[in-house]
Amino acid sequence: MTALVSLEGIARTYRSGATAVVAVRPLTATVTAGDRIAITGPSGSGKSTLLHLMAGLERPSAGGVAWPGLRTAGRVPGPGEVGLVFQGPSLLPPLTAAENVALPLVIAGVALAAARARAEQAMVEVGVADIAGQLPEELSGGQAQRVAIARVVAARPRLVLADEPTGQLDHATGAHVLDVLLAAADAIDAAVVLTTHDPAVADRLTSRWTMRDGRCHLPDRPAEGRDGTDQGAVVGAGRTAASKEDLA
Ligand SMILES: Nc1ncnc2c1ncn2[C@@H]1O[C@H](COP(=O)(O)OP(=O)(O)OP(=O)(O)O)[C@@H](O)[C@H]1O
Repeated sequence: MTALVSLEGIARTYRSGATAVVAVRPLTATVTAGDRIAITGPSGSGKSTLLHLMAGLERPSAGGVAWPGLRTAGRVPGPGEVGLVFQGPSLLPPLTAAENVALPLVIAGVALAAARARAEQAMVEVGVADIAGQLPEELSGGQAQRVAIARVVAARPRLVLADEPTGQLDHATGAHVLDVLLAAADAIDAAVVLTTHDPAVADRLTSRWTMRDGRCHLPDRPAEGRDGTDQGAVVGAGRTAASKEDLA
């Protein structure tokens, strides 16, 4: 199966003068269609950096990242190919929820009327149509995250990357937002990779990558995929799925 993201020996070191922080140590791995991956690990272990490398938001200091299964294959993917959900507020304050959902489509060249229609449909699908006219400051944290998910859904990406999407929400609200995110990904047939500290969140995904001091341990993949095709082994790491203790 074609990889949506292919990481070939990628590493990321931040340098400031004589100081170097190794955020991600060399990693070779793939994300393929249908994947539901939780990247877990302690604070500072490199989760966000790895997600940013997958999104093309950061360049690796070594190795290469490619998106062979996406239309943009060699280039950094846009919102129609990779959807991003962040931990904190990501909606533009002067725009209504619906305008926030439509904006990336307009920027991508979709005509205004069509962008509005797609935004409206996405908000219905995600269950936030009733707050379409509200400003971000009028929304709860959970509502704002659901609008951010609608913004992703409207673009219909093949891959959703979410950085601690429930990190600022209470447990019940976070669980609901995760339900919405996973259902939305199912509906648009997108793979999901998210970072989380929360074992309950990680348990909801089918695969767990565990980070410690920049090193990412991958679970062993079965040779046969869900649809019977050979997904190939993931090269470059570790051991089978981590235990909850690894999340401490
Ligand atoms: N822009 C940057 N400049 C310098 N150092 C950075 C930068 N971004 C991250 N780091 C460092 O890289 C390491 C990994 O950071 P990263 O944010 O990826 O970890 P994390 O596991 O996502 O942490 P958290 O769970 O707290 O968000 C940390 O030591 C961090 O201080």
